[in-house]
Amino acid sequence: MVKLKKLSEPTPETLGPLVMSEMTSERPTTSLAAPVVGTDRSSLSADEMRNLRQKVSAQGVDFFYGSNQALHNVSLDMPENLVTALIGPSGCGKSTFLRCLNRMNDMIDDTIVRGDILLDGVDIYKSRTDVVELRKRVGMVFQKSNPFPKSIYDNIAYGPRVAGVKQRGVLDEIVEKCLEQAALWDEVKDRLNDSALQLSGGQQQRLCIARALATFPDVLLMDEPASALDPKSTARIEDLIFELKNSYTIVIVTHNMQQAARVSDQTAFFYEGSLIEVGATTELFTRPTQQQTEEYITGRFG
Ligand SMILES: Nc1ncnc2c1ncn2[C@@H]1O[C@H](COP(=O)(O)OP(=O)(O)OP(=O)(O)O)[C@@H](O)[C@H]1O
Repeated sequence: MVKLKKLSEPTPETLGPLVMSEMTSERPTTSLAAPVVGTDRSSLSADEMRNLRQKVSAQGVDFFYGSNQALHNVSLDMPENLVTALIGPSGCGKSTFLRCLNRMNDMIDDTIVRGDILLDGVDIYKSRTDVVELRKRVGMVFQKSNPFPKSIYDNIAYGPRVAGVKQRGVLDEIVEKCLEQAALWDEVKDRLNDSALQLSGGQQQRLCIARALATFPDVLLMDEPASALDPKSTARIEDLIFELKNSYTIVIVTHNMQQAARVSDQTAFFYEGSLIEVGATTELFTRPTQQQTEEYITGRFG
């Protein structure tokens, strides 16, 4: 069983004055057991992060829905085995950018992407890219959990089966490992043949994370994975992200700045389709360099 770390309550000192303003405001918080910002590695400075291996690197990315340009010249490196949070007001292009990272936007008609997105140094928009393979390596978890109307077991086994795994023993092992990694095994191990739709919302979301893990991705993209969940389930997902980054590179879109502060190592602030500022999460939330970032994280707009 994957052991979840016991995390201590944040203090104004650990979260910094800007996040503190949110902590003390009327806005609801979403987590019961809020982890302190960062881990050993997330105390890295932006300079130190730049020296890490960059798992994904976006370089000069423009994106158009028809004639509407949703991303303007976005360049962002996402270091391996760290969590990058994308924040910014509604409509600023966070989800569009996230979906560029595994070419999910290809499914939308009349779109154009320009620039380079490198995964392990290879441009994923090169014509020879196998998009199905790419999406196995760069898995995605959506805002609303979307389990298949199948058993818990079959949800997890689906990807491996499509990839040709047939032996029951191997599938059993994958199902157990992925459910353990998603911190769900103990809750479902005696009911693997029950429908996934019988699980609670929070359990369904962890099932979807487990399903994404079953294709052995390197990168996990999460689009507001906890926004539809109650505070307790949100806390579990946040704990899980904290654990998963030991093995995966994670990019998460969130509207919740406390959540970004709790789970991420690096934060990127988007505004009107442009990347305004990126930095180590602790630095960006305490010492933003751009006025728009400061205004956003102090709640003056958005
Ligand atoms: N499928 C689509 N077709 C056309 N335009 C789209 C589509 N999806 C997003 N857009 C537009 O692209 C821009 C960026 O949207 P996007 O969803 O990426 O922003 P966001 O920051 O993720 O917003 P939110 O926080 O509200 O989810 C918006 O102007 C939006 O209307």
